[in-house]
Amino acid sequence: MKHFEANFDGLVGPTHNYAGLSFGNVASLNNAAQVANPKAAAKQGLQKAKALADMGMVQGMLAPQERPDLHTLRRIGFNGTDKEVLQKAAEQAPAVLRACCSASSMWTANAATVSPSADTHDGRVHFTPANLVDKLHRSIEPQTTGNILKAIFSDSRYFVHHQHLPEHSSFGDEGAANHTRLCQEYGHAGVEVFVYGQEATNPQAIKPKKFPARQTLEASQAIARLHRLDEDNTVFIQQNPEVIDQGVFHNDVIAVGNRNVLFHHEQAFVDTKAKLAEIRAKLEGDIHFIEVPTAKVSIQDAVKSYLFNTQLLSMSDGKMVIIAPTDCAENPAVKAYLDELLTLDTPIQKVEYFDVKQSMQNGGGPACLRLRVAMNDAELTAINQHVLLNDNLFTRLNAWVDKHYRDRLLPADLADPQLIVESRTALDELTQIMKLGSVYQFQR
Ligand SMILES: NCCC[C@H](NC(=O)CCC(=O)O)C(=O)O
Repeated sequence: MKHFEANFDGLVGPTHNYAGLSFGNVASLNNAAQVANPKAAAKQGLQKAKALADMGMVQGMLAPQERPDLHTLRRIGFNGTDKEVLQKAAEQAPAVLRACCSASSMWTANAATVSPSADTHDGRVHFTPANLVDKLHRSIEPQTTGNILKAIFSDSRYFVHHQHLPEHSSFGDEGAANHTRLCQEYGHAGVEVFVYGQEATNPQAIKPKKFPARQTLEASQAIARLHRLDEDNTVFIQQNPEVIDQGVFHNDVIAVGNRNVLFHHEQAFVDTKAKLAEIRAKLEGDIHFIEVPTAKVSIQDAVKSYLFNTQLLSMSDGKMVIIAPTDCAENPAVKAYLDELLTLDTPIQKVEYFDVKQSMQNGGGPACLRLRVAMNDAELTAINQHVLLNDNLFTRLNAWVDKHYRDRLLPADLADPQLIVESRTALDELTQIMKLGSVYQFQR
């Protein structure tokens, strides 16, 4: 039986825009109200995904969500026709309207936490959509995320879907962005590392002072229970609150792991020494901790370049490649570090740069754009094959983007009733291309 890691990238939706919605995410705030290019954003994402498929990786795509989210606007009292709902929301609650229009589901690292079958007691792959309660615009994602995941991973012999955690700040859950699985081989039992920002129910525990800690320990523990993991294969680490206050809003902005490598910044965690020792004790065999010192890459450079929001992938020869945003090549300290890294004796032997600037400007790098699902042959065969990226799907999706997407969008355009029509027409067609059935409210 073959085992591998598949990446499922979020297709950028037709309403991609810069609304400055994410307090604590430096790029989102700095680029608020800039002109966005949804067409270019979707194409940049597709290019990156296709390049990985061409490298021999198993690569899938996840459909975007229905935006503007009129269902939520109606739920909070805006009524009438679609056009009237939009108009009233634009007049009376413009910030809420902006939240209901975000294409943020593109960052599928926040879609769910996934535990592969090799780690779970019942030998099935477990999924829990993230509730994303810290941000209004993201808190409206989990239901549809669950629908989309169920439409792809539908075979209950292999896949288990849990409901998202209770929608309260004590259970703030940001999905795979705060979860890394380390293992020797994808098909062997691994250690699942959960990184949380704060312990919500303990007022004495340390937490950031300025920006929110989106992930709680309570949420991480709940996911581990639901996924039927146990103490021997889980490690819970607190993210350093000082770096959260400098813009590291998810752990995947400061650390990334693959197989037996954890690539992280010196300041990423609290109690680093003890926690890395715990990982070493729980994961049998070799393990490489590649720690980047502040003297070489400052937190500010890490946040700006997204050095750690990179994908760390195993190539067919067993060596690893870093999939980095071009922003890393443009940052002198980070570029120098990466050049040096390739000369060192570590499993990382290659760096490839991709332009994902449309996403980066909202604080999402290559790693944010993908959800990892380690699988074996039988599991892969059991999923909906129409979401797997090959030449044919790539061509069809690019043509679909060309047909339906705008190349210019400002927050002020979000009240345009034509945008709903365009968006629904596009998504309806997409569900046919990807054979997803009726996953959206407007189709039900
Ligand atoms: N994993 C990367 C997530 C980035 C995402 N940005 C945003 O939602 C910005 C949207 C805006 O400001 O328009 C977030 O902060 O959750």
